[in-house]
Amino acid sequence: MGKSTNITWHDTTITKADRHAQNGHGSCVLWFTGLSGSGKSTIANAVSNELYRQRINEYVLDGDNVRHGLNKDLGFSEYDRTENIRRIGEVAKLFVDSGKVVTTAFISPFRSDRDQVRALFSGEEFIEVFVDCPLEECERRDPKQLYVKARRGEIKDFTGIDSPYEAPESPEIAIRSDQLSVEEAVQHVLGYLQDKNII
Ligand SMILES: Nc1ncnc2c1ncn2[C@@H]1O[C@H](COP(=O)(O)OS(=O)(=O)O)[C@@H](OP(=O)(O)O)[C@H]1O
Ligand SMILES: Nc1ncnc2c1ncn2[C@@H]1O[C@H](COP(=O)(O)OP(=O)(O)O)[C@@H](O)[C@H]1O
Repeated sequence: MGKSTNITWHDTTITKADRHAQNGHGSCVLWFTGLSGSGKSTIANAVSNELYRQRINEYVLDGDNVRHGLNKDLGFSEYDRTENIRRIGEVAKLFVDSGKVVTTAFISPFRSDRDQVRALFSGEEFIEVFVDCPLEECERRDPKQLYVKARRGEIKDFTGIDSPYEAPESPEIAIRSDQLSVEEAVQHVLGYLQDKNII
């Protein structure tokens, strides 16, 4: 239950369907999830670049960036991660309502949090993209040198080290980022959107 009372939902004159008709494509959220260093940001950005090139309305919501603003009051406790994902889910819903193909790149380690976000959307609007990469490979890449710090005990509650990651059980898309190139991953995601007639 929310805290606000005496509030009324206002339907807008221009609907999501109107925006789809004007854009000439549908809208959805591509919800990338995976360990730090698995390639969520890299692939989400590459997908967005290709969508932009094809003149499709797109937007990227990235974990590090959102934590600089909207969610700067949140850390990495279980409670804070759940609230982080809840807020991003609501923001993504607004973007989908605005007619965009939105890509999100958050670890989103808990299955129940991702399922709560899924429940905000209808039909095929929520597309879970599991960026599947073994922990050893993420640690080898360590693009931000965070695993090194986590192993030294300088970062607590680090996903995959001393905080859990619950892999998706039936994601719409799974990408082995240690086996596919970024370009191959992009083609895989774009192919899915085309098959579903979203773009
Ligand atoms: N303790 C801990 N665990 C995991 N990640 C950490 C932590 N501390 C900082 N970082 C950096 O924050 C990025 C993850 O933020 P997210 O908002 O995606 O995390 S979560 O979905 O709320 O779990 C993550 O970004 P990515 O590496 O892009 O995944 C890290 O750069
Ligand atoms: N096939 C691949 N897909 C995605 N990233 C890859 C791949 N191969 C190597 N990388 C590298 O792995 C790193 C992934 O980092 P990043 O995209 O920030 O991951 P995340 O957002 O999941 O933390 C980048 O340095 C990227 O260049």
